[in-house]
This record gives sequence, C-alpha cells and structure tokens, in this order.
Amino acid sequence: MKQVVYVASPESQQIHAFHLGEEGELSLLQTVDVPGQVQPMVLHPDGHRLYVGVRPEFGVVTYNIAHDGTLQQAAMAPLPGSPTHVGVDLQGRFLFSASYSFNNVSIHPINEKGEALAPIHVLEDIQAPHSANIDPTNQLLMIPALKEDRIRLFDFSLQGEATPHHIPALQTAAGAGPRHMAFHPNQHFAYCVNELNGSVDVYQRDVTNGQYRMVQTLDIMPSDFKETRWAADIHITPDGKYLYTSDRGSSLISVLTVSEDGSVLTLVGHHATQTQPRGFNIDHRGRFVITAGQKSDAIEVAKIDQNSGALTTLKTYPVGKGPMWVSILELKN
Ligand SMILES: O=C1O[C@H](COP(=O)(O)O)[C@@H](O)[C@H](O)[C@H]1O
Repeated sequence: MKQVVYVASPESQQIHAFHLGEEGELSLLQTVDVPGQVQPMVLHPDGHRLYVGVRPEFGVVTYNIAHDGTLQQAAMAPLPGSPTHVGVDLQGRFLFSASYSFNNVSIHPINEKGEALAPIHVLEDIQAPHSANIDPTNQLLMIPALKEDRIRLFDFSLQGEATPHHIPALQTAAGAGPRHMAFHPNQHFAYCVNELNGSVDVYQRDVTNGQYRMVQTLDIMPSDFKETRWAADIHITPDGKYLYTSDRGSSLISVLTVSEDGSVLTLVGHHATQTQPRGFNIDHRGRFVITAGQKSDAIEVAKIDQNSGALTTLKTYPVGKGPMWVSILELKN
C-alpha cells in the first residue's frame, strides 16, 4: 500500500507532500505554493481530490491528485467565513466548511469534475463551530459549537440541504468547548474532544432510531496536570483499537484504548510530541501517528505499538511555517 502525507503550513502558504514508506520513513514528493494561508484540508472519498481552506481571501481550493500523489490546482470557490475545518459527505457530493469566527457552516456542491463550488446553503448563528462532521449514515451533520457547549445536529439530505434534527443538539458539560470528532469503524460510537476542559465524550448511536446519547466522559490529561487545558485534535485507528488526542499547551498526545464494542475509553498514557500539536493523523494501516507542531515548524512520525497503542518517535521532518493540518491518502494504484 502506498500512502502520501499532506501537511498544511499557513504562515508560509505551503503544502508539503511526502511519500510514507513501509517503516514510517517520509520522502518529500512536492512542495506546493498555495494561493493563501492554507489551514484545514480534506480528501475526497475517491482519493482523487484534496480540498483546502485558505485566507485572508476566504476560499476553498480544489487540487487534483495525480497517480503519484502530487497536487495540481483545479479550482477555487468563495467561502462565507474564515475556514476553520472542512469536511466532505461520504458520497463525495458536498463539502462543508465551518467558520469559528464567522459563526457559520457553508455547504458546497462538488461538481462532476470533483471541484468544490460556491455555497448553496449557509447555516448561520452557530456559535464558534469548530468542525462539521457527517456521521456514518451520511444523513446527520454533527457540528461541535465550542461556545455553545453542545454539538448541533442537522438532518442532511441527498440534495445537500441541512435542516435542524428533531433533537437539535447534544449537550456537553459547561465550559467543555467541543471541537473535533472521530467515529468508530463499527459506526455505533462517536467521540468528541473538548478543547477547553481537556476531555473526550463518547456518544452511542441507537441503531433502532439513529439517536446519539453520551455514555462516557474521560479526562485526557495526566492526573497531576495543573496548567491550562487546550485540546485540539482526535483520531481513531482503522481497527478501532486505539484513540489519540492532542493538547497544545502541554504538547502531549494522549493514548487511549477502546473497548471491543467501542463504548469505553481508557487513558493508558501520554506521548511528548512536537510543540503545539494542533493537527495530527493516523496512516491507513494504523501503524503511525504523524503530528504537526504549530510552533516547531516540523512534523513527527511516531510508531504505534500494536499491543498497547503506545507511541515511539521515529523521526522529525521540517515543513513550512506554522503547520497545523495533516491528511493522509492511500494511493489506489
Ligand atoms: O483552536 C482554536 O481555534 C480557533 C479558531 O481558529 P481559526 O484558525 O479558525 O482562527 C481559535 O480562535 C482559538 O483560539 C483556538 O484555540
């Protein structure tokens, strides 16, 4: 399996693309100059396009991905706010862009050439939406609204319309600050990392009616941690065995094991990583965690111990300035 790692560095307006080798080694494939400060990125499910949000002229840029993983700019469409997070529905027909500062989430059609177009709907008055996540049914849009302490829920139609779900939101603890989400591969559990209180909430999906309910809240920081909590990202391994979160102030990755059914998380350790790990990701085989240090201008490849989930640093690589997003593609050919 060949994989390509893309790293977005807004301060130098660059994307670095690396081939990921069998032993976790990276070799630089391409450095792309982006027309703007590039922040969030998302891959199309077919693996042929990469979408990135840029500033200060708010836009989403579509890149075509060649057979070797290199990028070529194909299109650019406007956004109604600064892009904080971008997502794509599971059929690859619509792109979502959440804007923390503009309190909105826009929905963009993706045309037959795979290009993200101007928005057809904008959901307004969502206080500090930090991400927009389509659930595994592809029918529910889950939007962690950091300043509302709840995850707003919208029914998502095949036409790309989002209407308030009959249960409008999932409430978190006061001051939690819900931020990013991950889904268990069994499709029955969703996990949300809370930026401000450094916790993860576990939500179980009732298969009979599709409703989510919180079943666990777990502190992700070391028991003696007294500093300000500033959690950022969350990812689960493809086999659903291990879950990782990052905290920026401490520059730690938390290592959690996941019970076989996905319902119970257990904190098993911490890994010291690059300074201010705002974004990281896991490769498609579940063997490596690749973390961007927003303040170190470097990424780290760490190996996952398959028996415990523990991380061991393999090597660090320089990238652009202020790296904050990591996306990993499995090349199909
Ligand atoms: O995580 C955070 O994100 C928000 C929004 O980020 P932006 O890149 O869309 O401006 C940021 O304002 C906040 O300070 C930070 O903790």
